[in-house]
Amino acid sequence: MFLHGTSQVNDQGHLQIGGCDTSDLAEQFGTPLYIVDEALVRQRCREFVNAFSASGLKFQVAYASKAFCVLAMCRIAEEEGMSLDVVSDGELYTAIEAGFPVERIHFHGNNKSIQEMEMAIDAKIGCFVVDNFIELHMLNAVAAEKNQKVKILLRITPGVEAHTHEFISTGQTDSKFGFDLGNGAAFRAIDEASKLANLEILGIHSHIGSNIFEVEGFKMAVEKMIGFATQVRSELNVTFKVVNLGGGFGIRYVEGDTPLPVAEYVKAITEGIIDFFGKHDYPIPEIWVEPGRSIVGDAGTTLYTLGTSKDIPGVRKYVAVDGGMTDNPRFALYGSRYEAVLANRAGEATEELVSVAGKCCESGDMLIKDIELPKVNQGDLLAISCTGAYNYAMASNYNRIRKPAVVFVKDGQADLVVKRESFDNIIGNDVIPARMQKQALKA
Ligand SMILES: Cc1ncc(COP(=O)(O)O)c(C=O)c1O
Ligand SMILES: N[C@@H](CCCC[NH3+])C(=O)O
Repeated sequence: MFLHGTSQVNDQGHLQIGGCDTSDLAEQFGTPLYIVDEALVRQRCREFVNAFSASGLKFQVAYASKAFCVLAMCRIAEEEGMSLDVVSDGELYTAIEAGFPVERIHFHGNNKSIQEMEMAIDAKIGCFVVDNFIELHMLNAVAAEKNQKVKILLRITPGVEAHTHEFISTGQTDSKFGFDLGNGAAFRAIDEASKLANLEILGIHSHIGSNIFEVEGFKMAVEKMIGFATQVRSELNVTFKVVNLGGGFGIRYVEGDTPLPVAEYVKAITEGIIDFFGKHDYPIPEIWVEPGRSIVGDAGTTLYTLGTSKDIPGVRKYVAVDGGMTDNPRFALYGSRYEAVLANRAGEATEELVSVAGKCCESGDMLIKDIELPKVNQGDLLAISCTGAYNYAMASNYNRIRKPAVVFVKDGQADLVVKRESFDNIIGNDVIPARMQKQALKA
């Protein structure tokens, strides 16, 4: 397994992350366990902030909290000078409870409710990213009722096809998100928004997809956004102060993945902007981005205990872990690939080809198809790397499995940031109607 960040194999042949022996972590916190390499998260934040600082442009790097949204992560984002992208009242609530500076919160989503709008306006967040015409008018009405002027970006669908999995591609015309550039909806949206008294247009937003390994898509999006900005200025007399290019920067999950260094993604974006706006009489807007996966993805490792196995001669050997699609649904959803190592025998040579299954009642509940490991034993620890983004965030309670705990590790210290769910959490919201209560037996 590729060793990300502070991961290394220690003298006992155990995988160690953030100076903590994973065997000790398993003993202390149990498995499955999400382990987050805090130093690597902070390093990724800094790579973005430093790359933008070097460009000389005004910028905001908004951590896309959907990737992994818990109180402690919001604290790190704040400490590292990031802004925050939230998509629901739950993410907004988490950010507020973490004490995240509200003026740096951006509210996304293609179906925000009135209650969510009210909550965000009352909290005085920085801006909304408006997704469609219904929302545009709803937001104006809610803001008017509260006698507020609300800052907005308009999400534009630029018609750029990102090279990534179909389910996480969002820049193409056939998308549920945003105002389409090609059919004139984006132009009409700016026109309408500019006439709404309780909205202030800051600028435009685009997000072409997720886990992208090249810069061409971003460059094309920049080009389209700039072309649109100039058209809007000349025809509608609206000048954008902000251009937000979303997230989507890829990471290395498995050998063969070829993400670019953060600085190269940023350079592709900022160079295009500087080049164009420098040549035209247009005040250079602030550039915002929204990385999620590239901030937390490779900093996460999930630690499991191996249980049963099933060898089907000539077909496949299944080894089952004490978690599965409930803590990581990405194989089931996208066929995502992962690397893994036996954490308690990380120095040993590989000996057998196995497939890692979860414990859910579902054939598709797999984590890895075909991986070489040492001869596995029941009770061994399996560490799957690169599970920091969209794992805990998309975890479920299917089969009433409790969600694992999350620990942050750094400099030999492990801090619990999310407790393992309890049985009380599992039945906590259940109600037995009075008519179903057990009757006392009649004498
Ligand atoms: C609008 C928006 N911004 C940011 C992100 C974060 O993307 P990623 O985690 O790929 O950086 C997403 C998710 O793809 C998104 O939809
Ligand atoms: N959940 C997806 C990414 C979605 C990005 C959000 N727009 C994944 O795990 O890859």
